[in-house]
Amino acid sequence: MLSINFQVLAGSLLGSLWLIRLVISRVRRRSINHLAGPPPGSWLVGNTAALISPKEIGDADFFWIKEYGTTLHVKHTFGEDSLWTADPKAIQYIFNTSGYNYLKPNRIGVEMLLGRGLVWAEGSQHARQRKIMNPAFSFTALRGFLPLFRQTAQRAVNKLKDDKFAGAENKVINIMPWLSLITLDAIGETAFGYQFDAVQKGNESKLAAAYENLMTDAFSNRSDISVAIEQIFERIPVWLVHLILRLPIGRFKRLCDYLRVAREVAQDIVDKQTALYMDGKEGSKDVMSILVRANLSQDPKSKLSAEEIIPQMTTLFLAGHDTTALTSTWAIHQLSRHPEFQQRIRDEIKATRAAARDRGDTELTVADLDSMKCLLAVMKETLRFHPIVPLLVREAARDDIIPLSIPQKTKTGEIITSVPISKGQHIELSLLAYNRLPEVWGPDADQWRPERFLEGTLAPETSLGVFANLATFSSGVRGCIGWRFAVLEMQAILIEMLENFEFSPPPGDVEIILGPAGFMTPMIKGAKEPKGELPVTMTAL
Ligand code: HEM
Repeated sequence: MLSINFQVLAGSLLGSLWLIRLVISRVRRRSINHLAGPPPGSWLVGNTAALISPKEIGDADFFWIKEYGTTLHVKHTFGEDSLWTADPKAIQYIFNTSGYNYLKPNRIGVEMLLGRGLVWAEGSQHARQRKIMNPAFSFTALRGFLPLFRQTAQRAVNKLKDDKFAGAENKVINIMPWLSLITLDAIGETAFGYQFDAVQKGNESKLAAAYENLMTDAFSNRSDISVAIEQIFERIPVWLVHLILRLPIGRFKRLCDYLRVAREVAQDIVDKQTALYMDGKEGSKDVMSILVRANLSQDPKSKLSAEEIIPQMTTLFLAGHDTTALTSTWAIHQLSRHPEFQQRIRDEIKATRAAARDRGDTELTVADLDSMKCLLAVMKETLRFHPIVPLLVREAARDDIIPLSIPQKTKTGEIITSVPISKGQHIELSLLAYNRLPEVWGPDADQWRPERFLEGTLAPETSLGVFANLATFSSGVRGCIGWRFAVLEMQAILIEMLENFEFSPPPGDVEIILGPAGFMTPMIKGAKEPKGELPVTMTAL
């Protein structure tokens, strides 16, 4: 009884302290109320639900840009003011110029999904982890992965032909799970030296089975209460959150069960790799082996601890697997609706293969892949149009003034070119809206048109992003460490797919929407159950 009373007392005290802190911080804050923005929505979730769980990703972003501008005042949960922006200079300032001055406020969500790895770490801890991980993502390291990407994609092509076509000329196939199996095998071997054998055996492995439909189960159809609860987690002590997460509640349980399996598999891989290393057989070129070796040569003070290694693996598994599969799925979706680009890429592959043969090479090199301008333009345009992480959130670690490249009209009609903010200001950066800005990409920014990357007319004033000035991989100290890995893998996959199949839309009136399932996921409009899928008609060539 005493302990229950103590818990109630402690809970009320913590709640009151949190409320007092919230009120004080809001009273002190520089106001952003002068900025235009949508009506505030409910006190509980404000405009957050429109961004986190819309019917279709982009519903809110595209409407807000048209109605109010590129830098707005929106409402976060519990009436909190939030700065929403798609402005190039603002994004560049926050990601590139400001180092670690803009922190990630949603770390509990990241921890639930990925563990305390690189995506989760902050400040000096992040810088240390990133420094150790960088060599594993160097160009030299990645070049060695190309044959593996190619072989994995080839295995999938052969399996598709054997199992699905069985003599038929064409078939309607949901290509999304196939691309996911390819990237699962690829991340297994390249990142961990581990064979999931997913293309051959499907989702039989423990990890693949635990991951199946995770994102849809955990992130589709979220209620306002679920969105609000996640925000409460950010404001209460971490030990309490961990206690709550152990409760067998649907979404939490799904995430916790998955992460438990991912940790077990990661530990198993580390044990096997360590045993190999102890036997003097540590020549493996996978990311984790490179990381372990890099770690061994570090000053003991800056090394990754044993507890830090496992979360890097659970992070790489998730960050490096479905991200690439989904982007490749979107590329095939767009190509199925643009047959002229399929043909141009096939011609390009043929010419590049002929040139490689002439010089005596049997396979294409990384330089060959990069010389294929049409393929690259299709990939860039797909990454622009379908940033699978459409929104990133940050919190200012100090008072600051955020510069804007697109001047904004305030509610009183004043034109401003910067926004003063206070420490603690919540900020939402719409990568999706930036990627569709006519000011950056031209008047037809809302259309999928790869020519824009071939015409040589794009000259954005503000340089942003690690690849083609896109916001898709984020940028700066927290930019995607795996962007080159992803680009190379997608090049290899798309080449194999396009050489072997022609893609066209499925029969009937199937409309694909930008589905909200954690990542931007293709879904069929009007489907009874929201699930990621991309049916396409495939003709064997
Ligand atoms: C098309 C594919 C991909 C996209 C669109 C993508 C996108 C992103 C984005 C937007 C971030 C920033 C996240 C944040 O700030 O919270 C990020 C970070 C990260 N990505 Fe990727 N990613 C892709 C592929 C990959 C691959 C293939 C790997 C690894 C093999 C990877 C590993 C990571 C890691 C470890 C981070 C954290 C970096 C840090 O905080 O230092 N990603 N990615």
